[in-house]
Order: sequence, then structure tokens, then C-alpha cells
Amino acid sequence: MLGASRRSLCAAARRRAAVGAASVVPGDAALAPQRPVSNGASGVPQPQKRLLSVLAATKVAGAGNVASLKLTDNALVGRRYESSAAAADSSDMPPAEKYEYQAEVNRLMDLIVHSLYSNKEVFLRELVSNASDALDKLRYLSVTDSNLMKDGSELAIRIQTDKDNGIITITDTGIGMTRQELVESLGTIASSGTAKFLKALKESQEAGMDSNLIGQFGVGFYSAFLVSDKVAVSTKSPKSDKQYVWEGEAESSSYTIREETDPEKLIPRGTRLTLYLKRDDKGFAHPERIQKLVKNYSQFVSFPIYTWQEKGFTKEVEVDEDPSEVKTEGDGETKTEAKKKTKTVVEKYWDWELTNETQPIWLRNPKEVSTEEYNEFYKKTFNEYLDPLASSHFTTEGVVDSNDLPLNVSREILQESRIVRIMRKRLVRKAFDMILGISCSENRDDYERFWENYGKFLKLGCMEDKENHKRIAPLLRFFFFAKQR
Ligand SMILES: Nc1ncnc2c1ncn2[C@@H]1O[C@H](COP(=O)(O)OP(=O)(O)OP(=O)(O)O)[C@@H](O)[C@H]1O
Repeated sequence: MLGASRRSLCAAARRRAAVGAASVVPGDAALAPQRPVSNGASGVPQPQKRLLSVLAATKVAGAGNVASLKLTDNALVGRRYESSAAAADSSDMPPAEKYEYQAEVNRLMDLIVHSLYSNKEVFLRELVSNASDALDKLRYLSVTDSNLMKDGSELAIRIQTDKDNGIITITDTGIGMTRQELVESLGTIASSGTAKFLKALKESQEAGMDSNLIGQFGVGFYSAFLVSDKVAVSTKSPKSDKQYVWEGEAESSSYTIREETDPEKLIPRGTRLTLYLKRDDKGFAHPERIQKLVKNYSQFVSFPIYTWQEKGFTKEVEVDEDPSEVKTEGDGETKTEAKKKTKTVVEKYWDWELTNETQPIWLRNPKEVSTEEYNEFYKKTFNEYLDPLASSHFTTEGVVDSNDLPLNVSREILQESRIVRIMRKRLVRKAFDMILGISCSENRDDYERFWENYGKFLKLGCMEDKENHKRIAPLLRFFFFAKQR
């Protein structure tokens, strides 16, 4: 499928950059704040005191101390945070450490929590998308380190709801987070789409516009607070032998991190998000509602998404009422036997149900794919929020997703392969057909928008691309001024 929009190219480039950056993650040991351990009798977490002094010293002494902690550029935990108090919440649990959010996160949280944004359901798309990114990252890193997948658990996302208590849990078996990564990722805004959101928000406020930016950008993880009073993130990275729990509340400027010690809550790898929904948003914890949202928003996530659903099957059961009598004949005798009465009942049970379509859209029959599905696929793949102007779905020899490509490390040799040459030719032709289609569309604004974005490339192409200039010429447009009499 081909989508046409200039923003899509930019979005794809953004995405590539993000993937590249995401694959470099500092190890747990490099700077992990020391885990507070109770000193027994007094219950005072001694290492916690040490942590406080390290952070305070970093704040005062600045870069020198930061460097000695082997921090990366973006991970200036000592400068960004103050650990203000140990909040031991239960005698059985290790004490939790409390951190202040970076100022930008506070602003963002405030905006999200107090917004009157009506399309709150986007929270699910954002969180599922994070889970899918975490699975992608694991798959990517496991190419060079097969140990990452050694526990063998399926790469999948599972969403469970508890409608009586208004709780949703989203669990993935992705890369998880170390303690340090938790602090860096869910307390600061580095260079993600969320940072762009804040920039756009600032610009729009300066320009006096009241645009609906939450909907356009998505706000990543923090969108959980559109619907939740409290969020817990329990996460286990293959790089750490410990599982950690991050907890934050909607109206608070701080969050806590503690080690997970409850054996029932331990996960082999990945992340489990628990959303404690706001009173007015508890309706999201209905299994059918979640199923519908997954179908709407996350259809094209390439990992299976299971939702916890109530199911039923029918069976015959005997009933105690008066058995009816039937006559049977055998050995020449006629006997009267009591026949037990039965009735059909529905047996209910709960189980995981695969909710998304995992077959890639380009392998499906074009006749069975709706325009909405193409649009959703395009937006999800290119991180877009606008629908494409047009799309083209075709099946030909050597399509892009081909098993026949030669395995080769040399790009030059690959580009010379027959199959790549065929693909190149066909894709170019199909792209021209699609552009021609837009130019003939009844909606004349479409081609004007297209021309505005790509016009100069077509003009250049018409001069430089000898092979295609006959195809390009009919697509050119020029202004002309009629002389007024
Ligand atoms: N389920 C998860 N598993 C592992 N890491 C996660 C998960 N969810 C969030 N993170 C980490 O938290 C970071 C921040 O997430 P957030 O959704 O706010 O921004 P983003 O995903 O980087 O950008 P955007 O959502 O705008 O594309 C992610 O980059 C990732 O490192």
C-alpha cells in the first residue's frame, strides 16, 4: 500500500531516528540509585539516606559529580530529581523511594489531568503502542543477544479488565525497564513525540490558538492519566534480576519506585501497567469496550493482542424433575425405563481472546480491506494523525514483502538483484497511477494540496528522470494569468 503525504516522510524519518536512539540503553548498574533496604530494628532505610546525600551533592557540585556517576547526557538523574522521602507503604514491602517529576512532566500531567478532552479513549492506543514498541525493541536486540528471549514467553500484549473495581491491566512481554530506565523514561521528557507536543502546545498558546493538541499528538505514557487516578508500572528488564514498580497519582508532583517482592506479581520479562480508573471513567474497564477499542485503534499492531473475555458453551445437564418413561424393546420383551430429563445450559468461563488482526494488511485480499483500515494502517505505521490522500493496494510478482530476496550484506548487490529491479519498476508505476488518480479526483483540493507539497519535485523529475518524464508531464501544473481587457 502506498500513502501520499509529505508529513509521512518526515514522520517515517522521525520514527527511524527514534528506533536508533532507543536501541542504546545504559545498563542498570551504571547509575541505578541504591535500593533502600530497611536496617531491621529501626526500620530506617539506610541506603536511602546515602541516595539522598548523593543526589544533594550532585545538585550542588554539578557536572563533576554527575560525570563520576557515569551518567549519559540525558540521564542527569541527580540534577533532575530530588528524592524527598522514603515512603514505606507496608511492612512486607521494601520501602518506596519518592522522586519529583521534571518540571515539563508536571506541566504535561497538569494539562492532561485537568483537560476537558473528550476523546479520552486514545489512552489505550498510546499504551498499546508503547507495549508494541517494547516488544519490537526486544525482538531487535535479540538478533544479537539470543539470551534476551531465553524464557520463551510469547511476544504478546494482554489486556485484562476488572469492571467491578474499575481497573485495567496491560501486560507486555517486551524489553521492560531497569530501575534507571524507569526514572529516565517515566519522570522526564527527553526527545519523544511528547516533547514535540509540549513545543506545539507552547507555540499554539503563543499564537493564541486553542487547538486540540492532545488528539493530534498523543501524549504517550502520560495519557494514562486522562482516565486514571493512579497508575502502577511493574517492570522487569532482562538486564536486571529485579522487578521494579513505579507508582504515580494524577494530582501529585512526585512518584515512587520500589522493588516488587510479592511472588504472585513477579513477571519473567516485560511490563505490566495497572490503571486505577477515575470514578467517571470506570466504564473503560468493561471487557467489550476494551475489545472494541483494540479493534478500532490497535488493529495493525504486529504482535497479538489478547483481551480477557467472558465466553460460554452450551451443554446438556440432567434435571431432578419427574423422569419421563420410555418403552424399549429387546429380547422380545418390552421394558419401561425412566428417561432422565435434561435441559440445555450455558456454561460461562473466562479466557484470553485474540482481538487484533495480525496478518499484514498487504497480504490480505484488497476486496476485504475497508478504507478505514487502510487509513488506520497508514496512520499507525507512519505515526500520523491525518488520513492519507489516497492509497493503492496491489499484488504483483516480487512485492515488497518478498521471500525471494537474496540474503546479502552488500546493498549494491541487493539493488542489482532482478527481484529488486522488478519491485522498483512496479512501485514507481503504481505510485504514478496513484498520483494520476489524485489529479483526476473530483475533489480538486486534493491535488492542489499534493502539488503544494510535491510540485517542485515533479518539475525537477520531469527534467531529470528520462525514463519517466512522459508519465510526469501530465501531472505538472502551471499558473497562468489571463490578461484582463
Ligand atoms: N511498556 C513499556 N515497556 C518498556 N518501556 C516503556 C513502556 N512504556 C513506556 N516505556 C518507556 O517510556 C518511554 C516514554 O514513553 P512515552 O510513551 O511517554 O514516550 P515515547 O513512547 O518515547 O514517545 P511517543 O509515545 O510520543 O511515541 C518510552 O520511550 C520507553 O522507553
